[in-house]
Amino acid sequence: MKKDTIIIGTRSSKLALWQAEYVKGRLEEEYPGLKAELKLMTTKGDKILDAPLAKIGGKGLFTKELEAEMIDGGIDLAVHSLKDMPTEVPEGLVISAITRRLDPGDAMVSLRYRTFRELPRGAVVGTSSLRRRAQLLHVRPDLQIRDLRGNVNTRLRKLEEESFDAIILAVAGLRRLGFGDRITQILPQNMILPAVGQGALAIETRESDAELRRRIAFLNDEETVHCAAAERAFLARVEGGCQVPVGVYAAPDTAGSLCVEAVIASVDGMRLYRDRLSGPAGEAEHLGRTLADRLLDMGGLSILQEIGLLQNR
Ligand SMILES: NCc1[nH]cc(CCC(=O)O)c1CC(=O)O
Repeated sequence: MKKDTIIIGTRSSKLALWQAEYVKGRLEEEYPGLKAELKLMTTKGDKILDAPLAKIGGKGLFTKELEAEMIDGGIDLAVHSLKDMPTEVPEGLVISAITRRLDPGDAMVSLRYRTFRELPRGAVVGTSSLRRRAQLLHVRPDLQIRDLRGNVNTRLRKLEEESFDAIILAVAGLRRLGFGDRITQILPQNMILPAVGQGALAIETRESDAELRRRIAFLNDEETVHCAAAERAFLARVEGGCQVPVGVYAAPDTAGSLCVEAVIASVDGMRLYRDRLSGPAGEAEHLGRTLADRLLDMGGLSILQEIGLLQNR
């Protein structure tokens, strides 16, 4: 029996709403007669706005409440930024589709300077992400990195109000919200690697909902699915979430091959281990795991252990 109304759970930030509306639009276009309704929800990550994410800790800050509601039957699917999803999905739920990723990278937005290189000594740069902090400090230890929480709109407002010299945000979020013209510079990948899954959307459903899973399969982008598999396998191995400074980016290189690049860094950027690995796309997860092991061996493991000790104090 086919249900003709699908309830989509989403957070209520402008970016989350854009993403949920996007999925709703594609579903209704694909299945005329089908209706999708949005159910707006609040997660722990939306409520705690004064503390840096890395200090709140815990996994699934932006996903847990939606997942509980889906298990209860209050929503049929949830739309998430893939990068907000922990590597382990709760029992009974599954990522049923991953959409095409267009913009994996990070951008600098500044009202005063035209490029990252142009930032003067001691410039104040806003980001709450340890991954961004560590990689930027590695190349520019003189920078003062200050916390910058809140959704994309809030962060752009704070750029002006709190006189940051520059702030760093995901390109994808800025473009989706129509702020592409605010981007001062897309930061080069050889300087900063993105978060796992950055730029892709994940659509989560109940594992048992075979009919719905079949219906949304068309949203999958095969290339992005492979890249995400490699990146998430990497993350699962280093067990980090957004609490530790790790970055990883997989992309197709030559025919049939996938190139995975990753980094593990200390929070102050002093130590940074980065490497890359290529292989068949069909072995995406193996590539991600192998690269993780290599970086852990190079010195990444001791960094993660130190951070773990600090967090448990
Ligand atoms: N951390 C919040 C978050 N989660 C997903 C995105 C951007 C969109 C995406 O990566 O798909 C953002 C904003 C940002 O990091 O600037």
